[in-house]
Amino acid sequence: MSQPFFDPDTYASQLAAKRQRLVELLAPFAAPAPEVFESPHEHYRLRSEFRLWREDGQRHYAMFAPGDKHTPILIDDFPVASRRINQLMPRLKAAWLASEALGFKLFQVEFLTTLSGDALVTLAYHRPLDDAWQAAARALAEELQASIVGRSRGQRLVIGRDHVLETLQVAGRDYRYRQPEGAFSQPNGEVCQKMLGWAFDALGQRDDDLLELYCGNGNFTLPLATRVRKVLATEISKSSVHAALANLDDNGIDNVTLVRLSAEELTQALNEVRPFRRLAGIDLKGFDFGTVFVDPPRAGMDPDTCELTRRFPRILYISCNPETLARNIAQLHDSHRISRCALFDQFPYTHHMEAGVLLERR
Ligand SMILES: C[S@@+](CC[C@H](N)C(=O)[O-])C[C@H]1O[C@@H](n2cnc3c(N)ncnc32)[C@H](O)[C@@H]1O
Repeated sequence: MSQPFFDPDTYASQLAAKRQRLVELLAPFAAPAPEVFESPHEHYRLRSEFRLWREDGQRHYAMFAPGDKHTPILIDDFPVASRRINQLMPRLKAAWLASEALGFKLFQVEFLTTLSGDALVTLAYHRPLDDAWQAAARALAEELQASIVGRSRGQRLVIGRDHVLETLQVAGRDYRYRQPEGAFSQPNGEVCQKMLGWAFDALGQRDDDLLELYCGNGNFTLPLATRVRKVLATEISKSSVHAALANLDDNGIDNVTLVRLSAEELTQALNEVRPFRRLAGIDLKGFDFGTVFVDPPRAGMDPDTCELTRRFPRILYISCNPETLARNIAQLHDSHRISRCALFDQFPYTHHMEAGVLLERR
């Protein structure tokens, strides 16, 4: 079955093309040559989402090419996804084919797995979930050794945990993470580990403080906190903030103040435009920020947040969209120069790329 997403023979050339594209995008800013971090060539995606598509009287896993919602690509196995996802796929399909309670009006399936072998399956339905579903889902969770989340309009039932457990190693230390269902987590675990190592190294050992925006579940926060005196970390998503607080606690990291604030709100708070109840009891003036670390969504930093980062001597920036990265660097270029730059092949065989830059005040 043809899958447009995957061709290991092209791995080296697709990576070389991305490197070239990044070099060209950053050339106006006199960037140094990028450090390049490869992905495993297959089984690198820790999460996958499939629609179900009926054909020959059966429902199959299906995906769609971007921009075409009408021509499904039916999937039997999915070599870009983790081995655990590939093991779960046929067993889950057998279960929904065999069980009316599980299969009735099921229209979407998501898998979330970890390098450490944990798994969570989200089943989405066009009908309310009842006791029969719960009993069948409990048996299935036991059989698959995975958590199951059932979703329907206004309903979310959790069998097992509502998150997966991951362990990532940075500079010889293991960090344990919970990654909640439905919230952001890095899709390529091996490359994520390389990004953490690069950011840890680029930050260096500091005797001042770190400001972090877009901290998610604390993915970078945990290792970076061990490099500085203290951290102020912010994030917009409630479930990510809850996970990050638990992750800090689980790893015994106690020098981080975490606040649920959007980047825009934090900018207003630091510029003293307006007070925030969520910042009550936090002495913003007590921080001596030497570095700001940002890992924004694809849209990059808005102009005001970007302007805020300018006031710090060092800006460590991880980006999943080189176009918005270049736009933000263009704004900062007169005050900061790029001293390090990296390409992380988080999304092999796609045009997406992840990059890192360290900007230092001129
Ligand atoms: C690319 S993810 C990075 C998360 C984290 N650094 C990691 O490695 O998992 C971007 C994060 O920004 C958060 N986010 C999106 N828009 C935001 C905003 N306007 N202000 C603050 N955080 C935002 C998302 O919830 C998400 O957790």
